[in-house]
Amino acid sequence: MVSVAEMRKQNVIVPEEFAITRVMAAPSRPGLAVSCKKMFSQLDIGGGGTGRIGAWVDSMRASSPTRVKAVPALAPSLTASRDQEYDGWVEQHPSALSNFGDVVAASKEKRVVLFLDYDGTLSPIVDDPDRAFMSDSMREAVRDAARHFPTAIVSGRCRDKVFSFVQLRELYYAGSHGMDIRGPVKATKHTKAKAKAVSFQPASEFLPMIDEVYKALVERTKSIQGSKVENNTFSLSVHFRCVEEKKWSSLAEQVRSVLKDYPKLRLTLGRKVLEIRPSIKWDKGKALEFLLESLGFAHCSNVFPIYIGDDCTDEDAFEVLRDREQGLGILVSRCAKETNASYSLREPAEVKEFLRRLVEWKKQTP
Ligand SMILES: O=P(O)(O)OC[C@H]1O[C@H](O[C@H]2O[C@H](CO)[C@@H](O)[C@H](O)[C@H]2O)[C@H](O)[C@@H](O)[C@@H]1O
Repeated sequence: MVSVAEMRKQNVIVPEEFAITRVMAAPSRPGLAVSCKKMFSQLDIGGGGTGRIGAWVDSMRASSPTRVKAVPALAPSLTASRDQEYDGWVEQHPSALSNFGDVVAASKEKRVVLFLDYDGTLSPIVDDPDRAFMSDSMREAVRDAARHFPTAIVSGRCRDKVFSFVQLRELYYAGSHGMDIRGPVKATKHTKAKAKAVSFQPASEFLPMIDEVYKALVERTKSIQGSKVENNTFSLSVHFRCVEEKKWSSLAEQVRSVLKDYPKLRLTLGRKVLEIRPSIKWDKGKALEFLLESLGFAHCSNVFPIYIGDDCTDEDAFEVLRDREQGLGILVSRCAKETNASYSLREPAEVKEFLRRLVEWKKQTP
């Protein structure tokens, strides 16, 4: 098999996820893919020096290899090996579409509740985070789903921003990785009258700190072309998707120089993004539990939560479902990944199809 380093040398496009697979395979589980385990996705802020920055850049590279120009002659072997690996992985994490009958059989006579991540799940990943729009057809699919099932969007984004993309008032929203939760503005027959009153912000004391760090990061990174700091209210994202790889260590150094003075913040890696958030015990998994409780399903055995997401931060929610032995997690991925999810879908288009089928099934099974 041609190595990623070899492909880079030869100017082959290294599909983002395939390249991660190769880099992460050794320290993770031999033969298996991208890992979202904390040892890889969480970066150590303490101390300093070139060693630490080198480790950060290694992690950034491992989770986000740079694409380079394609040499078609090499692409077939790359595709074949990736397909082989994916096929093996799908046996462990079956497609929720191909196995739709199993999914609905598992939920029989239970109340389905939907939890949907945004970026990479409802909208495709794009270079500019401000232009990650959701298609009208996806919006329609989510709207239809919400007519039949209580539905929540759970995102790393600021709640207002993700709402501006989704534009559906009948949903629950959990922004800033679950640290900013609000019930639907528009009631549906599936949301209780008191849903409007649902509101929870477990990290509000961190607001001034996050704002201060946002300003410092904008100032310190402004000379690094392509970088972008996004203020997600209770968390921050430092994007490096459009930063040249040779500048990643400068970016990492600037971020570290700001964060070293803020021991109450933690830093994790997402899809070509450094995510900064308060070190509190709250994540998308806790948000899922909070929302289930708000919906009146805290100790119910007849509820069937379905969580669909694509990123490391969604693993916390998959883990909660796995530990509760309730419902199911669906990972959106085109490649093999180490995950707590039990099912998979390849891309947002399949998520849309899954939601449509769920609605059709519900209409036929009152
Ligand atoms: O929890 P999510 O809804 O998946 O949000 C996670 C982060 O998503 C966004 O960044 C990612 O998508 C961008 C648009 O496609 C892409 O340019 C970027 O490289 C990705 O990391 C968002 O901008 C972040 O703030 C979220 O934390």
